Amino acid sequence: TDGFYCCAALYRVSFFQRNAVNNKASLRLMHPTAVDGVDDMIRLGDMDEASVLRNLMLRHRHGIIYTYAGSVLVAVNPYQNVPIYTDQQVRLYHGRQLGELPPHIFAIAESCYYNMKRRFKNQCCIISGESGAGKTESTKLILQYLAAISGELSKKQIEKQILESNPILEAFGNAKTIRNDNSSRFGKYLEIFFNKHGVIEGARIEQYLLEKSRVCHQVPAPPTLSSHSCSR
Ligand SMILES: Nc1ncnc2c1ncn2[C@@H]1O[C@H](COP(=O)(O)OP(=O)(O)OP(=O)(O)O)[C@@H](O)[C@H]1O
Repeated sequence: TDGFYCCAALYRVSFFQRNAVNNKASLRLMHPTAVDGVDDMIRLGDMDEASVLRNLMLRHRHGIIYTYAGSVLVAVNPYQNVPIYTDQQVRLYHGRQLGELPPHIFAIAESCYYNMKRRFKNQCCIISGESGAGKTESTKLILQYLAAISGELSKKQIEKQILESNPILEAFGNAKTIRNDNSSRFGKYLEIFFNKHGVIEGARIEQYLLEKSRVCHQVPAPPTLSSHSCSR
């Protein structure tokens, strides 16, 4: 969140400097939607960087970490446990359309699941962000959701095995960096296979895109003897 506030502040300084020099009259009032905040940024009256950042900041201040931009979900890492991933929440979002309820990662997972079952077409979720943004956690939350709704119909409990494979993979593939205590050191392409009834039948994880900057090495003076640190 420090980075987030910093971005907003920097934008404001450059905006005022540029306008002070060029044209004072071009300053205008903020659109009311940007003042109060909206849960879908498509509805922002001013669709510019300042309004988007302000909207995310306002919501984050109220403890709301998710915001839509159309069918895209923007997540601001809360860096603390938030009580919004319970079984009750899974049941709440199950069977509901995107936008019916407040923005949530479960709504995205539900939308994929629904489209796959209804249209018999493969679905893909792209999760993107800088190191420490919360990509791995978001992936696990989508898995948690799919496992929970598939688990209701499943007899084999494969979804449980998929969830339980995570800590093992992280034990080998994650390391502490300056930006993230549990940073993934390799990209994962995770495929989940469902049968025609929407029950998980299996999964495949492929490692890809091993960036050189993510290759791990011990920094010269690690902060603690027990920690395994990486440069990025
Ligand atoms: N939804 C969330 N709720 C609570 N904490 C979260 C959430 N998302 C992320 N975090 C916190 O942020 C940390 C970093 O998140 P995560 O490991 O998912 O980042 P990442 O984007 O995968 O980073 P990297 O690219 O370095 O692997 C987590 O260990 C967790 O403490």
